Amino acid sequence: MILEAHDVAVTIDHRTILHGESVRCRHGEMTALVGPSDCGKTTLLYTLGLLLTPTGGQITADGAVVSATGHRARRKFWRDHAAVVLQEYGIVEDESVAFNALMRRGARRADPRLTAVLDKVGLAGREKEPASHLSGGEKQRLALARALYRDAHVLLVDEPTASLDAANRDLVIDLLAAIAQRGATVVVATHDDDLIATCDHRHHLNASNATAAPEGRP
Ligand SMILES: Nc1ncnc2c1ncn2[C@@H]1O[C@H](COP(=O)(O)OP(=O)(O)OP(=O)(O)O)[C@@H](O)[C@H]1O
Repeated sequence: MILEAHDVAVTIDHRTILHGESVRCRHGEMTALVGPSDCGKTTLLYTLGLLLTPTGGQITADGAVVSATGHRARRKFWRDHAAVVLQEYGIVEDESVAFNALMRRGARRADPRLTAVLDKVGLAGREKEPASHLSGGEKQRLALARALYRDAHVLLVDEPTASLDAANRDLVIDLLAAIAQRGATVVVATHDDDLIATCDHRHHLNASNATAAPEGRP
């Protein structure tokens, strides 16, 4: 899927967070949203993920406008494309590793796909463990296991390598690259130079977003 922002603006509480952002995120590629703190990387990621409605411009998926659709159409979009937006990993702490990977209970005793996916992210054999027992790096990998299991067409990730050690960072970067190579549209908001270097495409946000004056003021 080609997910695009066309001249997108976002204003929240009379404050302009984004103005005139356009980016094309292609399938089979990993796109980095890059720029200084507060320039709106997360805001653009959430807008691409239809979690925020742009106040100007539009979001299209394979050329069709998706940002102007209602709640039901958005849910259908996410279901059809198995898209995943990872916000703070989205881990349900009280539930097991298997639940978090599948996002449902009642996994069959032997699910070879789940086993293979957990093996890929270094969590093999830990299906029954509560997610609360995992470290930050393991939770991040578990969140990616969910995307791998769902065979997500679209994966939007905020700061996927923040606060990880070098080994975990490399693993997460390799996983994201592998998901993109498999044909998914992967978008990351990041400050990580190594991750940025791995991306196929870099979108630099308007630095002026970081200091944009409140709407209506000079
Ligand atoms: N829901 C909201 N309500 C009010 N202000 C918001 C909201 N979401 C974001 N902002 C503001 O928008 C600006 C951009 O935030 P955003 O998190 O998108 O930046 P960022 O580039 O991802 O920053 P960082 O690199 O530090 O994570 C910030 O000043 C933030 O306070």
